[in-house]
Parts: sequence; structure tokens; C-alpha cells
Amino acid sequence: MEAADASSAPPPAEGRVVWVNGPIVVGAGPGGLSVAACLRARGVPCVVLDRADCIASLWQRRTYDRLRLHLPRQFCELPGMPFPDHYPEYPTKRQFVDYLQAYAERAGVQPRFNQAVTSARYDRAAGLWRVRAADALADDDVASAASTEYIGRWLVVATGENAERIVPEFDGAQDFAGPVSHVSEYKCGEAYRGKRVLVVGCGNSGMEVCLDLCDHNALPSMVVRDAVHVLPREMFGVATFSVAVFLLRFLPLWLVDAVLVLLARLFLGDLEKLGIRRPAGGPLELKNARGRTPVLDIGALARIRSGHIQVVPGIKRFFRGGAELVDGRRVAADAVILATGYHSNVPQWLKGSDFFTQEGYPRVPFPHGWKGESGLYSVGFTRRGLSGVSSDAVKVAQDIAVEWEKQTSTR
Ligand SMILES: Cc1cc2nc3c(=O)[nH]c(=O)nc-3n(C[C@H](O)[C@H](O)[C@H](O)COP(=O)(O)OP(=O)(O)OC[C@H]3O[C@@H](n4cnc5c(N)ncnc54)[C@H](O)[C@@H]3O)c2cc1C
Ligand SMILES: NC(=O)C1=CN([C@@H]2O[C@H](COP(=O)(O)OP(=O)(O)OC[C@H]3O[C@@H](n4cnc5c(N)ncnc54)[C@H](OP(=O)(O)O)[C@@H]3O)[C@@H](O)[C@H]2O)C=CC1
Ligand SMILES: O=C(O)C(=O)Cc1c[nH]c2ccccc12
Repeated sequence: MEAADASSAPPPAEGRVVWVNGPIVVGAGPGGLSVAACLRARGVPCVVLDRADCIASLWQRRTYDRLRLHLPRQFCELPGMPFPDHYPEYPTKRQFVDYLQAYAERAGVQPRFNQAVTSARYDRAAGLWRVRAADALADDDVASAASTEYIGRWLVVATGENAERIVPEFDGAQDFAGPVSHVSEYKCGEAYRGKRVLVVGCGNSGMEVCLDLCDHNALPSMVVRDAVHVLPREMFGVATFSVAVFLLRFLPLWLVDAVLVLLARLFLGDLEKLGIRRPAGGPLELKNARGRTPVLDIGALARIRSGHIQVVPGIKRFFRGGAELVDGRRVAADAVILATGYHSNVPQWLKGSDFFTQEGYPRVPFPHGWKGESGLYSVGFTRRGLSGVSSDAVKVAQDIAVEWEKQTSTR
């Protein structure tokens, strides 16, 4: 057996067991990095595992080029390190990744990469977590790859709300002649110049990809199958999110939602004539309760109004040259982009615990969902983005540090 702490030693060969002196953190995105940094700041070593070959793989490997943070910077900074002064109100993806790399380096967090966690189970007899990780570099599938078992007293789940892509099944999908890809593979619209592109989904990804396709002279149609909240990203030069956070200091959430919807109507006009209906619930209510993020419009609505983005209803089935819609119309397409979202993967690998729901979120709602039983913790499942990540990371690190202090003082 090998002992490990935050050292950067590569994982041992197949079937080896690694005793972790401190917490095992699964995920090296903003969540895993921030909890590891907070732990190290309290003198608690940990091992951070990630299936990818880099930190923040969602941001580095699975997002498009023009992406920016869409909440004001002060809501996206990780504990203990503000963004550089020269960063804009909405940092670019490159700036955010540079910040994360600097954050990890300054905190001395060195994740073990290419470690895809396939199972984690609490050994009640030993009072320890047994976390099995497959070598993600292995040529064959994860199931038969070399694996390492990490054993430790604490397990921190930081694999994110957006760990896996949602790829819906459609009738006739096999008949469609053009390429079908998920938005996590999309980088920019250059490859689609002059093409008719059917974008499935009208969340922030769907809207911004359609905008990007327009900027590259492609011809996007966007599927809007249900109601969706669209808010202006700013109003009078002030971030709508900042207005919401300010109002929440004095007003109940339902009233803040009502104000946001009223202001959105004033700023954006009647969206129903564009084919966009608002849900019955409020934007913040739906985000907090079901993780349905309102669209923060950065220009797609204007392209819908100008006819550069066609809004179409849900898909009934695909055919060779496009899709038949639920209203009987047909839309021609040369390519399809599934901007159909993501989901948590925790239920796929966390075994024997009912702390997470089948949807992969803590059963206990915010703000108490960060602490489970038997040394189990979660970071980044608050449906509150990076500000929720930071809030969890500080609480988890503080709680473990108290236990760590007890453990080390009794030696
Ligand atoms: C396109 C997009 C834009 C966003 N923009 C914003 C924004 O502007 N502001 C905001 O506040 N939030 C935003 N979010 C929300 C997003 O969740 C946070 O920005 C942030 O990425 C959350 O960090 P995280 O560490 O919890 O999860 P992630 O960033 O998803 O990181 C999770 C890590 O866990 C690893 N992992 C997953 N499963 C396993 C496994 N089984 N074994 C090993 N490793 C594993 C992954 O490789 C990944 O590196 C955005 C999300 C998306 C998808
Ligand atoms: N910083 C930024 O600028 C950006 C941030 N983000 C964030 O990333 C996260 C993920 O966003 P996003 O990728 O847009 O995913 P979302 O989950 O927000 O949206 C998925 C969309 O796909 C639709 N959809 C799903 N299945 C189907 C189907 N079978 N037929 C038709 N439509 C379907 C959904 O419709 P329905 O509502 O009917 O289910 C919804 O409109 C969010 O938290 C978002 O805020 C994303 C892009 C940019
Ligand atoms: O964009 C995301 O995924 C986020 O989680 C950021 C976010 C948290 N709360 C919100 C409320 C409205 C719009 C975006 C967010």
C-alpha cells in the first residue's frame, strides 16, 4: 500500500491501493479546486482525482470559444482569491481558466488526472471510504482499465451538476443524413458557414450557439419545445443578477421574481409573438427548485426578431433532410446541434448512500446539502453556480479541519 497526500506522484500501477492521508476529493473543477485550496489553507492535505487530463475540464474541453461568465465577476470568484483587477465584469473563458490555473498553483493543489472514479463505497467496518478509479488513459473502456483504490476517511463529491451531456432519443434519428453533435463539442460557427443548422434547445447554450452561428453566416433554427424565462443580462447597465441579489436582501423570492419578469417584459417586450412563452414559475424559483436556468440574453433575441434565428416548436421525428415538427411543419437542416443540457453523474458511482437523489443532487436542500453521513461531503450541487461552489467549499473545509484537528491532536 502507498500513502498519499497532496503530492503529485502519479497514480500507482494496476490494482494498487492508496491510503489517503486526508480527504479524497472527486473532481478538479472549480468545486474540487476550491475545497482543496480551503483544506490546504487549514493545514489539511487531500488528494484530488479527475477523469480528465486537466483542471476544469468542463471549461477547458467542453465549452465553445466565445463563452464568458454570465454573472458579474464578484459572484464567480473562488474563496481566497479575487479575479485580477484588469478582468472585465464578465471574464472570458480563457481568463476564467487562467484564473483557475493560477488559483490551483497558488494553493498548491495538484490533482491526479486521468483518474475516472467508477465507484465509491463506505466501508462501515473500517470507517473508511473506498474509492475506485480507472485509468482514463487506458485504450479500452473504463470497465477493464487499470484501476486504483483510494482509501480515506472523508469523501468530497465535486463532480458537478453538468458532468454528463443529455442526448435525447428522437424518432427517425438514424434517417437524418447530416451530422448530429452535442453543444459540448461545439467551438465556433465557422464549420457551419452557409449551412442550415437545427439547434435543439433554447437554454443559454442554445441561444448563444444560435447567435454564434448567425455571426458566422450560418442559418440557425432553434427548437423551443416548452416555456422558458428570458431575462436581459443587464438593465440600465446594471447586471440583472446583481439587481436580483440586491432585491433578495429586502424582498421575498416570489416578489423578486415578479419584479424580474415585469422588468424583462419592459426591456424585452412580448416574447410570445417570437414563439417564446414564459413558465408559470418565476426565474429564480425554477432555478433554485429544478435547476432550470433562465436565459440571460446577450443578443439572440434581436436575431430572432430580425429573422436570422428561426424559432420552431418541438421535434416529432427526423427524416433524411431535416425534422418534422409537432405542429406538422417540416424544417430542413444540414446539421443538428443538441443544446439539450447536462446532468450530474453521482448516482452512477456513489454506492450505498442515499445522500444524493437519483437525479444526482443532495437530498437535503440548500444551504444544508454540503454535509452527508460518515465523512461524506458535496461541493457544487446548490443550483447556484460558482457562488454556491464557493459557499460549499468553505463550509466543507472548515468542518473537515475540525475533525482533522481532533484526529491529529489525539496521536
Ligand atoms: C457552459 C456552462 C457555462 C456556465 N457558466 C457559468 C457562469 O457563468 N457562472 C456560474 O456561476 N456558473 C456557470 N456554470 C455552472 C457551472 O457548473 C460552474 O461554472 C462550475 O463549472 C461548477 O464547478 P464544479 O467544479 O462544481 O463542476 P465542473 O466544472 O463540472 O467540474 C467537475 C469536474 O469533475 C470531473 N468529474 C466528473 N465526473 C467524474 C468522475 N466520475 N471521476 C473523476 N472526475 C470526474 C470532471 O472532469 C470535471 O473536471 C456554467 C455551466 C456550463 C455548462
Ligand atoms: N456563462 C454562460 O454564458 C453560459 C452558461 N450556461 C449554463 O450552462 C448550464 C447548461 O445550460 P444549457 O446547456 O443551455 O442547458 P439547459 O439545461 O439550460 O437547457 C437545455 C435545453 O434543451 C431543451 N431540451 C432538452 N431536451 C429536449 C428535447 N428532447 N427536445 C427539445 N428541447 C429539448 C430544454 O428544453 P425544456 O426546457 O423544454 O426541457 C432546454 O431548453 C446552465 O446552468 C447555463 O446557465 C450555458 C451557456 C452559456
Ligand atoms: O449559469 C449557470 O449555470 C449558473 O448556475 C449561474 C446562475 C446561478 N443562479 C442563476 C440565476 C440566473 C441565471 C444564472 C444563474
